[in-house]
Amino acid sequence: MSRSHRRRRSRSSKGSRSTTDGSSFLEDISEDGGEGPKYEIKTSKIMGRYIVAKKDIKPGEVIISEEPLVIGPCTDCKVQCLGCYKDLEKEIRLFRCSKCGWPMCSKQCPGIKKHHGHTEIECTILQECKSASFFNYDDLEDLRTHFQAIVPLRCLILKTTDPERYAILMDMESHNEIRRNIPDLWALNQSRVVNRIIKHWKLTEFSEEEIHTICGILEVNTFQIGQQGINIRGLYPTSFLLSHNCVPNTNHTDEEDTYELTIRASTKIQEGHPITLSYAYTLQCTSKRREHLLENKFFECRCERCSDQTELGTYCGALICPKCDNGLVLCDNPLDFDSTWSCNNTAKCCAGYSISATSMNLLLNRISDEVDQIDCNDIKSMELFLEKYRNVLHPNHYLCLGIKIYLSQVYGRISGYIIQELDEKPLLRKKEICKEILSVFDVIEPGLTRIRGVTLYEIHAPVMILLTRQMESQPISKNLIKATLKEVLKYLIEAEIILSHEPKNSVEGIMGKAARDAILQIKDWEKIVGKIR
Ligand SMILES: C[S@@+](CC[C@H](N)C(=O)[O-])C[C@H]1O[C@@H](n2cnc3c(N)ncnc32)[C@H](O)[C@@H]1O
Repeated sequence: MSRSHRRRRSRSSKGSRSTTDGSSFLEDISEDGGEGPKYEIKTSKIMGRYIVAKKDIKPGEVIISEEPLVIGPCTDCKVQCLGCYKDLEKEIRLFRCSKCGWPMCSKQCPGIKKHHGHTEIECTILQECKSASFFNYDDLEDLRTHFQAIVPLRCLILKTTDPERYAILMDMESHNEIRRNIPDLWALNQSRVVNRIIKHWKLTEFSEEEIHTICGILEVNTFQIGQQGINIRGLYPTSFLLSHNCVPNTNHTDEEDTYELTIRASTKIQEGHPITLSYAYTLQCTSKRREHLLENKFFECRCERCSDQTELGTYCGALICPKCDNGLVLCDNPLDFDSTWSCNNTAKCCAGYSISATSMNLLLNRISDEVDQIDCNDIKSMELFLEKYRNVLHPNHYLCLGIKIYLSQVYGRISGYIIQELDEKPLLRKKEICKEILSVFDVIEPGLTRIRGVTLYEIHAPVMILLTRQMESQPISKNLIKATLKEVLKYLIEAEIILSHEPKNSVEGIMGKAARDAILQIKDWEKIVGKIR
């Protein structure tokens, strides 16, 4: 299953677009012309520093490409190699670094003594403080918590090894004043990071305040990165300045070996406009995104999408009114976490129908638990879910949307549903679902975004198969063939452009290559039907 719908970062394939035969179908996207930054830094009372476009930026243009200041295990990390970050929890025998004793993948780990891996100085510090003596290999949960202090330690190491980078890092927002007043959060950092570094490892040259500040900086500013099953976090010297928007105008990828982060425009960004990304999962409803932002990034989002009851006409959070035929239950004031939800039907039959924020949350959590129980390879269960909630959730409701994204990808791909073996009905269903979700992405994930690229690739297959079946069963006009091929080509070209920026070996990168091959095959059809474009 592709993870494309998740907010994640992937490796850039900058410059990977081929110019070999057949690529005449592919339009060019200009990249950094080397004229210096395309952005400038501004400051606002509400957002602090943020960046705006210095001139008009085209979709697909690279805005920032940079190496990390520091990378390493996430706060919810598993036991992983300190050099290459491979998950080690399924290893039967753990290899350990001969010097510091921390788990590693092997003696040959490519990350040993590497800048973004297990450096010599880190190894010496971890050895000298006998940090491995605190491991309890019988308690996996406890073992994981040791890894949570690694990135803070790496930040602290920079203080002596690279004061310039340390200064950049310490200049980032930590939201200490807010975080200090969240007792559970502060206490967790105190026990898992501060006490570990100062009390257990006895690295007393660092103050508690300094370490708490670093914890905050990491919470507020890190990017979740990693390829091929690796899940880590990284701090970047400029990209952290991008402000949040629930309809972002950029997307980003990260390089597999260097962890270089590339920020690209997904839509046109006009001169003077903020360059934004989403710190939350865009395919969730307003209340869930805002809750996430408040709890994890410590601000209340008031963007255009959050302020609009209808979520820009997508109705991603709307329920179907249980009391009337054509009403939708919408949040009365989406910027108020405690707001009631009411039917938008002004007809008398529904006047006064409303439910509280608490009831709405309980309902969403209950249905969400149900979604979590569904196997994302089980087409029948997913279709049953959509049928069960047809009269409860708007078809674009984020819980339906999640299911539809899975369906758009598994129809045609899993045993019993292989694309060539599908009847007309499931083929049409795959096409219909792709169209439905694309119309939502047009609004909330617009432009050259990964999920659009994947879905455009997915939709081409049923359209193409339906066409060839039709041609085999009955005579069909050249014009109809041409029109259908043109439609398929349109999907594939956009999919290829988007997915060519993805890591070559990722699911999306491989899909991008398949889109390119399919474009070339369609070119062959021109011999039969004449020029398509
Ligand atoms: C990654 S930092 C961005 C850089 C930060 N503004 C600075 O000056 O260092 C994230 C923080 O910026 C602020 N921020 C970003 N986008 C925002 C938005 N749309 N509304 C309000 N605050 C925002 C919040 O304080 C958030 O915790």
